[in-house]
Amino acid sequence: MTQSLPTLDSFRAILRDLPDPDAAAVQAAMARNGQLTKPPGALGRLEDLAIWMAGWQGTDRPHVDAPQVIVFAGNHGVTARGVSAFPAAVTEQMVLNFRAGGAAINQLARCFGARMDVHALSLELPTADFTIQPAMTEAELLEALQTGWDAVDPASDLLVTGEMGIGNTTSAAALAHAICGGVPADWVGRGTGVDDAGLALKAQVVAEGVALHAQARADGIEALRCLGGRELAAMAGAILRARHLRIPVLLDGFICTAAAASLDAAKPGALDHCLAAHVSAESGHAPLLAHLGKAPILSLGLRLGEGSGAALAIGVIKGAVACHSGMATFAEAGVSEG
Ligand SMILES: O=C(O)c1ccc[n+]([C@@H]2O[C@H](COP(=O)([O-])O)[C@@H](O)[C@H]2O)c1
Ligand SMILES: Cc1cc2nc[nH]c2cc1C
Repeated sequence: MTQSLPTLDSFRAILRDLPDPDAAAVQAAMARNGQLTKPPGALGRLEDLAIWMAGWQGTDRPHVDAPQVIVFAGNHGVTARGVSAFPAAVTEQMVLNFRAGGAAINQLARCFGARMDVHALSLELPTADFTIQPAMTEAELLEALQTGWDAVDPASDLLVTGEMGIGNTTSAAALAHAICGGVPADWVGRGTGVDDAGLALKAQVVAEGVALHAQARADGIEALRCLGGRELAAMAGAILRARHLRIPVLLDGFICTAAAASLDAAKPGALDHCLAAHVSAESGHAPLLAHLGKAPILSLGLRLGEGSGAALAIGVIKGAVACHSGMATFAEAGVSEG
């Protein structure tokens, strides 16, 4: 049975009391890593990734047998300002495509053996335009956080949170600006492909929204409510649930990372169980990852969302744990150590 989040305070209380990785498992995995049949360090970052997985899974033989991809979809009132190259109707159309198996994420999840779930969050009820009022009420935020919380399969051993939401790069840029500072131009990008005028409009919209909700800058959860969206809140709920269950998480692109950053802002260290799967071509993503102190695993110029970059990185993590958990030691293989 999943825990219910009756109030935002209960969500904040969970955020204050987070489990840490298993230090003994990290030590054991480091010792094992030093005995495997390879020159020390020859598997590069794969070695660090496997040891990191060992800590969160509490074993010196980490595994990826049951990865889960969850795609959350939401609609955004701020699309009325003309901030996307595509109409808002595409959010629901893509949800149908996800359910029919026709999107990129369907192919990638299948490629890497992941279960995939799709949650559409009140698509008929877009969030409010955040340049006029908070995007969500407290009740709406809570409902979206709970959807994300409940969506995580406790039996999964690696989680990808992805999203679909026309207009959500503007919402994510506003959230990133509120949390990290700088100027709007640092955080807005071309999203689905807006031109220069569209980019300038996005910066203006972000400036208006962050000025209107200036009080939210001091509180990541309030920033998520005022500037985020339902799919961003659901990703935050899922990421926190994964931490509660000590399931490692692969963060996807700019929108996913902005949602995650709201947890980090509310509780530094809240994303210790998360890896940056890739750096998106959306221009705000690299500085946002730098703010979080996370080095991306992949850099492929993706700017799709849906969890696509993170799904690809499942393959890298699978490779890392396969080597770590399956290789012979020097003693077992009778190979001379240097
Ligand atoms: O993941 C990313 O970094 C990313 C970068 C640009 C666009 N997207 C996707 O494109 C949509 C948002 O773009 P836009 O232009 O409507 O704000 C949304 O469905 C995202 O999944 C995603
Ligand atoms: C077609 C399309 C697919 C997407 N997938 C994620 N965001 C998207 C935005 C568009 C426009």
